[in-house]
Formats: sequence, C-alpha cells, structure tokens
Amino acid sequence: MESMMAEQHSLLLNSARLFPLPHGMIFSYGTAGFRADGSKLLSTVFRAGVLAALRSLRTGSTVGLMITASHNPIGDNGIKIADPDGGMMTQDWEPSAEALANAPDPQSFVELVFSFAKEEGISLGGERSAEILLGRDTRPTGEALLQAAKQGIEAIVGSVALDMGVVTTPQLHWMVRRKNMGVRTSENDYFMQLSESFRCLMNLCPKGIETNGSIDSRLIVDGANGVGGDKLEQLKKLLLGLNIQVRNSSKHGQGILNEGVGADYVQKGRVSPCCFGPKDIGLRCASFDGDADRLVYFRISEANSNSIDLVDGDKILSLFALFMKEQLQILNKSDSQGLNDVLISRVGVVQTAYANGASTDYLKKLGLEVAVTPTGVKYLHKKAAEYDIGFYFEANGHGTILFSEDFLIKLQGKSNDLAFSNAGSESHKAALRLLAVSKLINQAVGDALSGLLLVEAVLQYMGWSLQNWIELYDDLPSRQLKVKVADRSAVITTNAETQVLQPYGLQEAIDFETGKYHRGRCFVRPSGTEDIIRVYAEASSQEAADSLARSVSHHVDRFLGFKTPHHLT
Ligand SMILES: CC(=O)N[C@H]1[C@@H](OP(=O)(O)O)O[C@H](CO)[C@@H](O)[C@@H]1O
Ligand SMILES: [Mg+2]
Repeated sequence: MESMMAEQHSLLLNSARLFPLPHGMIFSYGTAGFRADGSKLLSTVFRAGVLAALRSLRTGSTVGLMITASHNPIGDNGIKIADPDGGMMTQDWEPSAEALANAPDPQSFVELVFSFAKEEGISLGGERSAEILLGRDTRPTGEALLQAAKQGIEAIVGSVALDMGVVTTPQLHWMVRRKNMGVRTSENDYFMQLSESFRCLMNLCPKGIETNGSIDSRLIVDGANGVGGDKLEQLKKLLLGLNIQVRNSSKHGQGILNEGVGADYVQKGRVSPCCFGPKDIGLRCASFDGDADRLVYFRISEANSNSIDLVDGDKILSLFALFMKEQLQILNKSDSQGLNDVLISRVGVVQTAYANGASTDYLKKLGLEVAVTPTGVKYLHKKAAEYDIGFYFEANGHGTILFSEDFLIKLQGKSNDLAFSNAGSESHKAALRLLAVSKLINQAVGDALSGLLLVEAVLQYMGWSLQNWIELYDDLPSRQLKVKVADRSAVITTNAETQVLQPYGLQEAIDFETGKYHRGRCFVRPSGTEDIIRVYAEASSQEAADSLARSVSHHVDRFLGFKTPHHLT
C-alpha cells in the first residue's frame, strides 16, 4: 500500500514538473470553468485533468473534460469538467479546482492533491479506476491542451482518458451522461437519437399543416466558423423535411472562429454575421456559437441588411413553453366519458436577469412559474432540475428542457395505456410528442443542434412562419455594454446579480439613472468569462435603453475605472 502511494506521489510530482505555472497569472473557475489565453493554460489544463480523475474516483462514474472557450476569440481557450449526470461539475468543488490551478509549484500542488483526496475520502494509488471522456473544439491550441489534460489524468494511477475528438460541448456532456446510463455514446448514436426523435415529431404534426406552402423549409445556419457547422452538415444528411444551408462552418476554412460571426456576436450586437446579406432578406436564419451550445434565430431586416430582427433565447424558451403547455393540456383533456387520468406535473421556467422583461411577462401570462438565478448554466440547470418539466434559457441562446425521471416514467406509462385504449387519439399523440421532445432535447446541457431541431419541429407543428414567432411578444428595447475596469472583482452583487453591494454608492447611482426612464431596468455585474464589467439596460425605447446603459457605464467607470481614459464598447 505504501509503495503504491509512493509511486502515485512521484508520478504526480514528475508530471506536474512538466507543466509549470505561468508567471503572474491567477486562474479562477468562472461562469463556465477556466478561461484564458490558450498559450497560458497548459498547467491549468494538466491540473484540471488531475482533478477530473479525482472527480471520477470520488463519484465512481465517468466524468468529462471539455477544452473550449465557447464564443471567446480564437486565441483564448478554456477547460470545464462535466459531472456524471452530464451537467457542470458540482459547485462545491470549484474552490478546490481554483486552489489546485493556482498552487505555486509542483510540490505544493501534489500536497494539495493528497490532502484534498483525503478530505473527500478518495483512495489514491490505483485501487479504483477512473474514466474521463475528453473533447475539444476547433481552436488551434486545443490539441496541445488535450495532451496536457491526458497527462493530468494519467498522473492519477488507474485513470483512463478516452479522446472523443473534436466535438461540440453539448455532445461531450451528452456522451458523459449516456455513458453513466450504460447506453451507447458514440457520435453516431447522438446523430441517430436526434434525427429519429425529430422525425417522430414531424410525423406527429397535424395533417394539412405539413404541406402548408406558407412555411419556408429553407433555413440558413451560421456555424460561427466553429465545430457546430461541421456537425450540422453531418446531421442534416439524416433529416427529412428541412432544407438546411450551413455557412461559416470551420470545414469551409475561410473565416476565423467567432470573428464577426456566431450567436454571441449576433445577439449582443444585433447585427447579421459575416456571409449573410441582402440576398437573405426575409429568410429564416440561425446562429450557433463557437462550441455550439448556444442558438439564436434572426432575420435580415428589410430596411438595412446589416441589422436584424433577433429571436433570442427568451423567445426560443417561450416557443418551447407554449408548445409543451399545449401538449400537456391536450394530454390531460378528459375523453367523452371523463376517463382520462390527469398527469400531474410541476412545470417551471428559469431565467437570468438578462431575460427580456417582455418574455418574463409573456411566460407568466402563460401561467408558468418563473424563477430567476445568477448568470451561468450551472445555476439555471440546478434550479430547472427541481421541476417535472423545467425549462431554462439564457437570453444569449443557451438553454434546454429538463424532465424528471419520475415524470418520464409516468408519461411513458400513460402513453402505453393510451396506445392500448385510445391509439391515435389526440391525447396519445400529445404523449408521444412529449416523449419525443425528451429524447430530442439534450438533457445534459443546452445544445444548439438539438434546440434547432426542436424549434423547426414546433414551427412546423404550429404552422408558423418566422414572422408568427417574432410576433409572440414585442421585446423591450435593451442594450448591453462592457466596461474595462482596473479590478472587476471589486463589484459584489446580490439578488440574482440585480443589485450592487460594493462599491458602496454605485447602486444608488444606478437607481437614480434608472428612475429617469419609463420601464427602465438596469444592472451591472462582473463577467465570469471576460475581464470586464457588463452593463445591461432596458427601457421603453431603444434610445432610452442606449442612454441608460451609457450613463450607468460612465458611473461604473467613475467608480472603478482606470485613471487613464475609459474603454466602453
Ligand atoms: C451576458 C452573457 O451572455 N453572459 C454569458 C457569459 O458569462 P459572463 O459571466 O457574463 O461572461 O458566458 C457564459 C458562458 O458561456 C454564459 O453562461 C453567460 O450567459
Ligand atoms: Mg458556448
């Protein structure tokens, strides 16, 4: 036993020596894992590999490691750990992740690993084995970082790293979840599950609407010059009834990842991505981010081909909620003899403070419970998992629908009963649709590919054009700005990030400015992925929202900015 521990100790120490901490850097486990310039992340990724192996040992299950910096510039990279259920690593481990990432030298890193393992009751030395699925996006630093992650994993005796290759973030999370369910996990299985459940939903569209010529089957998708476009090219070969054209796919090799393209660019700037123009006016367009866990829709506006009508995550959420609520109602409608057992379900919606106020009003009017959490999927997902059907979406297009195990068992039971007693009835079809949605939509994390297919199936079911969807409600005009400050950690917020506690006086200034505008709402918070403070403002006109955001940005700059002229973007 002792010799096993000694072997483990020296393996870890020798490996850690290969990945020295870059001078002067501090790494924090932000909104979605560690992010930094890709060339500075070798030690962080190596250490995250070690941590992932510990997580796998602790849980006795497979975990995931994804190397991506999502919508950030191509030179950045990042790493995050997926827990056995496919969700984000438990927040309880984040402080240890940070401590390990910042241990000043190999010796202290190894000591930390051993003491953390002891605290968590993890036995080291190879008594138990760990398994970690690795994935990366298309960034040029990805390959070297993947090797560092492997070395971190292999520095824990008995651990195995399985390289899933270049995948979207949601694919990797999906694979981890499925692996722990003991079912097939290959990329092909992923494509098959999505295409089959999509086909099932399309087959359940009301007759007549399917052939309604008013719905244009054409859909143009911006792949952000990243991994999502390539995967969609593969998936679309299995899809019937959709005419998808992919632009800005990394395979085409023309553009730079996330530069002038992608869901973040489109949603934050409300502009069309590169390679979209006047020829696309009026067509249904969608955009993924660099690792394809975000999805927004848009339409090039008639008046100015650079500006767009945006359909953001809030409106995707609203479309899904409307559809699902209708299916539950149909399912629970009694037949003529009053024979239908009602399927009780707790349905809830989770948003962040960035959700457009008009969407929240709409969802509440639908009779849904709406909860608000801080920014970041880790918060939204956890809250949504409290419901039988929990919807969550960030305005930027990251979101999904979660079904509780218990509800799915009851739903399957009900569907089986109906197949026996009332096959082909509207209630039976509604049950089948709900089951198909639970298979199509990624239960691990928001997924642009599966989200896109669900949007398309729901529009088809409703017989809706993009215009019908846009008219679901009118967005309140809003504006987001970024302010560069000397130290973003000086801003401390509360109340789901809607109120500033520190620096003292800033909240009063925000309240004062907000009070000047009709339907004004404004908040500021430090980004967890970029070195900036984000300012969000909403008001009854675009000019008012712009002006509120600008004046609050100046207050942020006054309280926290550099002494040199400020930087507002
Ligand atoms: C306003 C905004 O879009 N914030 C994004 C962004 O986080 P920040 O902490 O705001 O930088 O990246 C996160 C990870 O992708 C995403 O979850 C979040 O919604
Ligand atoms: Mg992303």
